[in-house]
Amino acid sequence: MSELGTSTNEKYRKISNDLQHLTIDFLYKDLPHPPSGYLALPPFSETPSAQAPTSYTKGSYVNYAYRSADGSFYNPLIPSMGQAGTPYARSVPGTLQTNLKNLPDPGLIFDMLLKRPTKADGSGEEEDGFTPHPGGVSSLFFALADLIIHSIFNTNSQNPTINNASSYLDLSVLYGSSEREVQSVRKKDVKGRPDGTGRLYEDVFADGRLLLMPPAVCALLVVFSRNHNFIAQRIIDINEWGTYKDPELLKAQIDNASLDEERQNAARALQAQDDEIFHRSRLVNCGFFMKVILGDYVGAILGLARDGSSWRLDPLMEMRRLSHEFAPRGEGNVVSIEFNLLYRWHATLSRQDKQWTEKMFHDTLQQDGLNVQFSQLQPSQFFMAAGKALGQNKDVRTWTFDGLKRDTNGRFRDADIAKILQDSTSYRAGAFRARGIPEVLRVIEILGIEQARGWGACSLNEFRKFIGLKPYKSFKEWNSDDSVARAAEVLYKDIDNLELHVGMQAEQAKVPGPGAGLCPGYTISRSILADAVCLTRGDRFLTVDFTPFNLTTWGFADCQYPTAPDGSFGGMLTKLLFRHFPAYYPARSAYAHFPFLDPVYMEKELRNRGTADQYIWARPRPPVGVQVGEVSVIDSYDAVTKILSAPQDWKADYDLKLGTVVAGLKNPKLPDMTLINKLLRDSSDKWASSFVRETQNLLKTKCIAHAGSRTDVKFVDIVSDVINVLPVRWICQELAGLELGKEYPESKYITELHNVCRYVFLDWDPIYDWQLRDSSTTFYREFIKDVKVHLETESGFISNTLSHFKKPFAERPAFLEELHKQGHERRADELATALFCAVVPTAAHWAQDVAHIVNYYIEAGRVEERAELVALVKTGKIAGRALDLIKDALVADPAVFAAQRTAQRGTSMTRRDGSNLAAGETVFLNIIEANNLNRRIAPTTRLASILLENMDTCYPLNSLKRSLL
Ligand code: HEM
Repeated sequence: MSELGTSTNEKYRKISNDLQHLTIDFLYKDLPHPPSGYLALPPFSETPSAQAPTSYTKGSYVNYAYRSADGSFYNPLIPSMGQAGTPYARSVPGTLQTNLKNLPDPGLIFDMLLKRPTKADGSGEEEDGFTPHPGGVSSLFFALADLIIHSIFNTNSQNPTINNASSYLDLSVLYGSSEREVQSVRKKDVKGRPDGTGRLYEDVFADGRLLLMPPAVCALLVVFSRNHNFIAQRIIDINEWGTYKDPELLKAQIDNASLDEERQNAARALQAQDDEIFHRSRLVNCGFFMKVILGDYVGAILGLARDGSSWRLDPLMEMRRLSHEFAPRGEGNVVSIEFNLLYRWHATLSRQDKQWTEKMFHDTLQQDGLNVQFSQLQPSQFFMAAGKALGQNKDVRTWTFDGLKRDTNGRFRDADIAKILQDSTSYRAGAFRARGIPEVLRVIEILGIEQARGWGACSLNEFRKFIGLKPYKSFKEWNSDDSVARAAEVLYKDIDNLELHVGMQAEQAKVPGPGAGLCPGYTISRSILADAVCLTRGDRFLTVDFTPFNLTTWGFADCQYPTAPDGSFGGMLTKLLFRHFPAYYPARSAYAHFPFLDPVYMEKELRNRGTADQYIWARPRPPVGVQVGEVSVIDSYDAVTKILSAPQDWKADYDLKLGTVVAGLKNPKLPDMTLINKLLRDSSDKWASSFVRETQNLLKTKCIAHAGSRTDVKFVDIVSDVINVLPVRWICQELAGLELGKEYPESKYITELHNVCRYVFLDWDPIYDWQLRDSSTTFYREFIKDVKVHLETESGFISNTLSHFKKPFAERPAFLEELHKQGHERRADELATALFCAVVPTAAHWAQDVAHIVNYYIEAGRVEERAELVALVKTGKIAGRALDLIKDALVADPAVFAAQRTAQRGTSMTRRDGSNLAAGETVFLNIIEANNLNRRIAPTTRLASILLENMDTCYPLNSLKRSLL
């Protein structure tokens, strides 16, 4: 299905889609909806706790869907379905009455069937008894699995029929499962009032159970915690509905109100704003969680990233069955005890996480005065010690893990979190297998076995029948390892007696192959997909309410999979790692692209496929000079000017980027552009008049008349339909002879020019690096293919190269004739590459500059300057005053609003904290801020112009710009 899904043939993709519909419908129907059995009665008599968020003021209610704290009202008609604090569902009635007294002792079961050896004594183990995961899965994968299971399972220790977590992937590990817990993470000001920004406190999360898990689990959760605040900030900044106010203003209104009613209204407005941004941000953040689960996690389960397939199972899609019935979505979910038992993946603990857990258990027990061997530890002793350890500190803002320290704002250091995450990617998880669980978790397994018995869970064979698998006939069929099968037989006598939990965890594991990446036992592997489908498809906030209306337009777009290949084969965690730790996860790092796979394993896989060189496999080195993770921002006018005017000391990476586009990652280099630049300069007068002619042409064809009585008024989208098109036409028609037409319209060129420009000049965000490079390289290849044909045909060589247009070429432009004449000694592809480098990267900047100038002078307050500029341009007097006016506009609103430079040697320039910038350190120059802070300086000498001039010397801001100025 995955191969069909990524085929270029539309027919195959349609077949894949139809098959996917059937599969999802099938998996969704694996479990009854609503569940047919519960461990106890759901509390229908209790009023579910969801309350509508407060409105701003009467009459201006902002209507949006939001997740309740406890998961109530996910199904509005059965509000308690899947609510935290309600009973587990039971999918399979256990009909085989085994007298509990006849069941083997849980400790003995652990020792004979589940315990990981401490030295190699069977197949697959390394010296210390550890069996590495055969599919290369990393420990970080299981950190996410840990977040998933803690989001949906929290068995109440006093009443084990009750699940204290909701049955939804609502990130309750971050936000909490009750209103009290949610309030504990939401940010308040010093007076205890809502923050007004919908933010959480820095780096907090609500579920204390995770503090007893390996540190990567908490570190990964911190990523989602930061992502919430990132989203909230964007939502308030964009202010899509125009309803948000500056929280400080709202607080001042409360403080300054003279009447009680006035104060209450202001307080309500603050609360409502905080609620709305919080809830919308949570929806977006859960959207990310869901995409990471379906993209990275299910992708790893099916081995898709390993196999280089970006096809994904999409259980959320709207679809009809063959009978035309709607396949239901968003109707709610209740997790079952069978899935609780299925997910206890304790065998997968990596070597390093095992050591960490041993130390954590040891310390926790010692704090309680206990010095017991793990093999002797009793459940009651464990509970007592763990309860005390977790109960000590109620304030989530002070929680810490792995000995990390918070700064004065409560934040952990980026370096610390990134280190834990990268360690975890490099740790190979343990294999699923019988006898794979470290002894330190013996007590947990005993609890698990007892728990399953207390729930009256069904047997392994009953569960297999339920999901449509053949029941096992013998122990040997269940696990072909003789010694395991015999031990199980001694303990259970008959295969039908084999308990579900033990049976699933000690079942023979699958081997890696197509569709098999996780490689648990077959029963787990078959059921886990049904669970993923039911959990996501049953959640209305991931399906019917997953809309731009609820998430905001930006938020909805932000949590979508990338539409172009991004090097991660459909993974989304990459985006979060790049976003929150850009200094620690550089572009192309395998640690960012495949965080769930051991890089050593994955490199070998990709070497076999010939694509390994596109990635950086070495573990990222901490960035030079950076103290807390950010790049140093320089925003003083003097410092920015100094840096820009010393390119030998402060290197830009423009050449490297463009060299990569035209010569590849391995050996990026630029061609000799002397001839091209000379020819372009020789014709600069001609270009100026061709731009004027084309502008008039476009205005004539793109303007539409006013539909009413105003016959003197016409409309035109000056940016999209005129300014952006100008460089496209110039490059295609005047210079390169590229066909413009239906199959390759101007709009497509505009996007491609924009992407090249972004990659070469503005590629600061590693999130977009891969896509921009890929798009730029593809465009370059198509560009030179066509230009080369022109140049070669000119020289009498009839090329059989097919261009992407698959149409006859446009007429050969005079420029290429001249290029061929003067450059006949050089190879056609070299000349074509030089032309690409000279005109393509800055074309979008040119258009943006012009758009900014028009935008600046279109404002009502600048009528006089506009008239002056128009008059000067008409007389052809560009130098002097006209140029100053143009620069004024670009100073106020520069297209190149920032730049990055790397110090080539140690400098006397300082960071914000007063320390010196070091050699190799990268700085971010904030042009806009530098100008703002220096209003006294005469506009024309400010940075827009300085940057433009500098770009001319560092890298040609091209003849296009000259043609305008
Ligand atoms: C070092 C790592 C881990 C430790 C220390 C740990 C510890 C625990 C503990 C203390 C319990 C509660 C036992 C009880 O009350 O019956 C538990 C339950 C559980 N564990 Fe683990 N675990 C670890 C890793 C994992 C992983 C990687 C998974 C699977 C992704 C997992 C899945 C579960 C599940 C599903 C439960 C039942 C939860 C419930 O009923 O509330 N655990 N584990």
